[in-house]
Amino acid sequence: MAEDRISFIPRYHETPDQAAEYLRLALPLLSKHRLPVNPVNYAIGYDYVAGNNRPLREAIDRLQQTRQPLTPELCIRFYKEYILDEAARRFEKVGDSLQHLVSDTLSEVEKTETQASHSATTLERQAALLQQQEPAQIAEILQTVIQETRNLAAAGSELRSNLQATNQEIHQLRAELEMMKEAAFTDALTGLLNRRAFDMKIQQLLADAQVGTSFLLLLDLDHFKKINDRYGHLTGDKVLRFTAQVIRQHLPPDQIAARYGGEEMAILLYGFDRMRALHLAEQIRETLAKSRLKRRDNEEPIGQVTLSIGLAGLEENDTIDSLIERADQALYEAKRQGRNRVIDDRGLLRHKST
Ligand SMILES: Nc1nc2c(ncn2[C@@H]2O[C@H](COP(=O)(O)OP(=O)(O)OP(=O)(O)O)[C@@H](O)[C@H]2O)c(=O)[nH]1
Repeated sequence: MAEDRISFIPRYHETPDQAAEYLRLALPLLSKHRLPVNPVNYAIGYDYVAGNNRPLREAIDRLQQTRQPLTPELCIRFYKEYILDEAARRFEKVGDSLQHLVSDTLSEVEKTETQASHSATTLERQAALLQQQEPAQIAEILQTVIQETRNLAAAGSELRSNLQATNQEIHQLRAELEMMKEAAFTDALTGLLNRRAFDMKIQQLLADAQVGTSFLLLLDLDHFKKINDRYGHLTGDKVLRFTAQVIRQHLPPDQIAARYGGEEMAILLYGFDRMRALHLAEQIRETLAKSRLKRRDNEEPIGQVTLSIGLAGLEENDTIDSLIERADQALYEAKRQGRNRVIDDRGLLRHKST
């Protein structure tokens, strides 16, 4: 599988009609430059005609002005620079905003400190005067003292309301950061963790090495190519989403499921014993095999959809590669023995029952 290099998913908010209009406009642009309509080139054409990606639009306009062709290589470069990296820049902007907020808050606090020290000096001076004055002038001095105290109170309440506003902004920025973090680690199609997150989690699994109680399951849809070929890619996507839902439905809290590759998913289990891990795999396999899915477009039933599952238990001295290798071998064995079954790395077999 190609390395998962997308840190953030580009966001589109167009209505279906708008998107259809951009499609109509983007295709002539691609054909003018003799570009094949693949996802990367289409994303470039789409963003160009939608007009809301200014740097990309300017880069393409510059090319057109100098009559240079928009080549597939340039499209890949622009895609990375103006679409993918733009998402990463959004992330940086959030960091910058936070920094501004903190420095604005600090200068508010400094302003109030200056006001407080000015007030303290004034009050001290008035206190000294009080000792020397006649009773008649005392009222006047007290007025000054009262005014200064009011100034101080006003500065305090201004600081408080500014800090409240800052606090709200920080909350909002934190929520945005959380959303971005989630998007960076989530597979957009299935909602499971993506490969990047899986790679981190499996490293943790090994670091916390719980031999005998940690397991890796690799789950691969059977004959998925046929489903795509017969019912179309969108129905294939629906099957992937449904499979992820079945996995989530059976997965106890705190256990990890990820989309490992195209039609392959992975589960990491902590604190399990082998029989329980096998039982879980079997439940997932059986639920999917018993489900009756329908086509996405006309609700016509699809034939039985099944999964093969390979399970490996963490062993002493395992590396990530050796653990994956054993789960992969078990998966291969499940496919070899006829699919729709669970095989583990000790050869325990749960036979297909549906
Ligand atoms: N719809 C859809 N299909 C995908 C996606 N990712 C990978 N695929 C398809 O998954 C299929 C995998 O096919 P193969 O690796 O030949 O395996 P298979 O047909 O499932 O056969 P076995 O694994 O041997 O049972 C290919 O047709 C891919 O195009 C995706 O995100 N959506």
